Amino acid sequence: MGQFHTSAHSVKHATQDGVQLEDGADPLFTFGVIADIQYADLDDGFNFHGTRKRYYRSSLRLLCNANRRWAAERVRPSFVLQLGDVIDGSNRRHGASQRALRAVMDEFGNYAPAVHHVWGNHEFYNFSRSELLSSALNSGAGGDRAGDGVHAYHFSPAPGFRFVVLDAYDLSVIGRERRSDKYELAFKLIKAHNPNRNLNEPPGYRHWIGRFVQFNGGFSQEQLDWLHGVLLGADEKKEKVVVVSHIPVHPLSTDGICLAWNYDKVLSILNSHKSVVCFMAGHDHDGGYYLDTSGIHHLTLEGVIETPPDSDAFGTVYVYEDKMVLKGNGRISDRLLMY
Ligand SMILES: Nc1ccn([C@@H]2O[C@H](COP(=O)(O)OP(=O)(O)OC[C@H](O)CO)[C@@H](O)[C@H]2O)c(=O)n1
Repeated sequence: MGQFHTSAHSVKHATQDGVQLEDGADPLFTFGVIADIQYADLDDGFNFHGTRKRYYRSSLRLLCNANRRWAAERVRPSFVLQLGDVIDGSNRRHGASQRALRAVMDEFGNYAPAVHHVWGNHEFYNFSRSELLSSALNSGAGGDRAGDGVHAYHFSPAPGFRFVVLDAYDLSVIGRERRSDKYELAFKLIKAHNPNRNLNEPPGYRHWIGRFVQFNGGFSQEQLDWLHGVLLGADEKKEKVVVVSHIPVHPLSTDGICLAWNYDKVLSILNSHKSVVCFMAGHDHDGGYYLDTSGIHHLTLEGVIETPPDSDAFGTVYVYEDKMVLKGNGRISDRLLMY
C-alpha cells in the first residue's frame, strides 16, 4: 500500500506498482467509491459455502469511517458511487429491509454529498423493482434513463467528464417480475446454460460459464442501445467517461462467477468508444483490476461486508485531465489510472 499525503498544493502518491506520482495542481474534482456494504443488524456470519466471514453489523461502522474521511478531504468529493448491495438480503427474512435501508441512508446523510446508488442482487432480495424506483436508492430519478423502470442513467459532474450508471439486473430472474418479457428472456438464457435445480449453483467453471447463476444478470438490448447512444454523444463532446455497474464486465477483472451474463456485448460497446476510460463494479468481494487492450481500466472494488472490523474498504478518487488517482483504504489498493 502506498503513502498518500495532501497538503495545500500537492498530492504525493505511491501506487501498488510503486509508481510515484507528485502533482502540483489540485484535482479537477474528487469522488468517493464504496461497494457491497450489505448491512444487517445481525451477528457476523458466513458466505454460502462457509468459507468467508461476513461482518453484517460492522459494515455500517466501516461506512461511517468512509464518510468521515470523505468529509475531511481538502477537496471534498462531489459525489459518492455506491456500487450496489447496500443492505444484505437477510434483512428480508427478519422484516428489517426498510429499517436497515434507513440506517444506511442516515449514515450516508451524515457526511456524504450526493450518492449515486447502483443496484445489486441484494437490492432485489429486499425490494421489488417498483419499490426501488420509489425509494431513496433511485438516484437516477428525473435524468435521461435507458428505459421505463431501468436504473441506468448518466450525469456530468464537471465539464469534460461523464459517469454512466448501468442496471446489471435489467435482464435477470431476480430483478424482473415473473411473466414480464424480460423475465422470460432471462429465464430462457440462464436455463440454456445452467441445468441445476438451484440456479444459484454454477453450471461449471470453464470459460466463464459459471457466470450463468441467478445472483448475476445482464443488460437488455434496449439498455445496450441506450449506452451506445450516450457514448456516441460523449465521443463527440470529447468527454472522458466512467461506466459503473454492480457486476463486472471484464473476465480478467473478477472471478468468473461474478461476471455479467452478456459481458461480451458491453465490452464491445465500451471498446468502440474512445471516450470510455474506466469501468467500475462491485459484487466480487475480493476485488480485481485489469487494463484492457483499449486502455480501459476495469476496477472491481473489494466489498465492505467481508472486510474485518479493524480494516476498511473504500476509496477516494482524485480526477485530473490525464489521470485518476485512487486512494484506497484498508483492503483497497491505491491505483494510478492514466488515460
Ligand atoms: N452456490 C451457491 C451460492 C450462493 N447461493 C445463494 O445465492 C444467494 C446470493 O449469494 P451471495 O454469496 O449472498 O451473493 P453476494 O452477492 O453477496 O456475493 C456474490 C459472490 O459470491 C461474492 O464473491 C444467497 O442467497 C446464497 O445463499 C446458493 O444458493 N448457492
